[in-house]
Amino acid sequence: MNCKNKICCVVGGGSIAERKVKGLIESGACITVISPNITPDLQVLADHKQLHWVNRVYREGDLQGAFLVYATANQREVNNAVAQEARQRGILVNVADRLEETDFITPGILRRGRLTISVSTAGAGPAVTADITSALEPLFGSEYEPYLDFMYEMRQIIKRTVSSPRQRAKLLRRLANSGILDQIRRHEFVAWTEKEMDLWIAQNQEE
Ligand SMILES: C[C@@]1(CC(=O)O)C2=NC(=C\c3[nH]c(c(CCC(=O)O)c3CC(=O)O)Cc3[nH]c(c(CC(=O)O)c3CCC(=O)O)/C=C3\N/C(=C\2)[C@@H](CCC(=O)O)[C@]3(C)CC(=O)O)/[C@H]1CCC(=O)O
Ligand SMILES: NC(=O)c1ccc[n+]([C@@H]2O[C@H](COP(=O)([O-])OP(=O)(O)OC[C@H]3O[C@@H](n4cnc5c(N)ncnc54)[C@H](O)[C@@H]3O)[C@@H](O)[C@H]2O)c1
Repeated sequence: MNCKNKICCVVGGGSIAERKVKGLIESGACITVISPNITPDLQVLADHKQLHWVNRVYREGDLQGAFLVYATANQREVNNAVAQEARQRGILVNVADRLEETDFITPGILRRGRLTISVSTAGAGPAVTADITSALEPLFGSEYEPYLDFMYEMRQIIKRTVSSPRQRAKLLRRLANSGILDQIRRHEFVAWTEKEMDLWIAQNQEE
């Protein structure tokens, strides 16, 4: 989901709100927290203008203009009212204390530059989600960041210069199997010049 520059609201300022806000910051959202009190970490983020804190209880109408909302108050009737307003306005809502009323589930996330791996157990076991996300970390290391930057660049050139979809798919498959990732892992990869990129495309197209 692309939350970049979209208004994302969090109702409540406790430990759950803090976790959701930290996830939203990673996604580049514009965050509004509505709560009469917030955790020390959220206060630091508010001081650094990484979120906008509305220092009071939630009121109907607060969700105007929001893309999504997390209802994380510790009172059932408050989360229920937030969910109701969200439904009326067509805003996606995550209800912290009612999985069955939730539009979307917050996954465990592993990021490596352009790579995002999301893990979910559909709410069955958040602790299992956390374990699986941790287990994936060493398998998908920091090498994926330069690797995907390289793949992105090559794909742009291939899309621009190769007109046949079949040829494009063949080239991109071949590129993904050409050992670049291993070269990066062994610190042997030297960034290709544009000329080298063009040459690779020409050579691999002929065959
Ligand atoms: C992935 C992660 C992301 C995040 O929250 O940012 C996440 N929970 C995380 C950790 C975690 N949460 C809990 C424990 C204690 C162990 C346990 O209970 O299992 C641990 C483990 C720990 O702390 O290590 C307790 C808990 N969680 C929920 C409930 C309520 C309920 O089940 O109704 C209760 C019980 C409350 C109670 O009654 O005590 C609900 C949800 N938690 C979700 C996400 C969604 C489902 C994700 C999925 O599909 O698996 C959902 C539905 C909320 C949502 O959609 O937002 C993050 C790991 C980040 C990471 O480290 O990678
Ligand atoms: N989804 C999950 O991952 C998960 C995990 C554990 C617990 N929960 C549930 O999430 C909820 C929040 O948990 P928590 O640990 O963050 O609680 P908490 O007590 O730490 O925080 C609750 C926050 O809600 C605020 N609040 C209360 N009434 C409000 C109102 N009218 N308007 C705005 N804010 C209001 C409080 O001021 C406080 O900041 C609980 O219902 C809990 O059962 C969810």
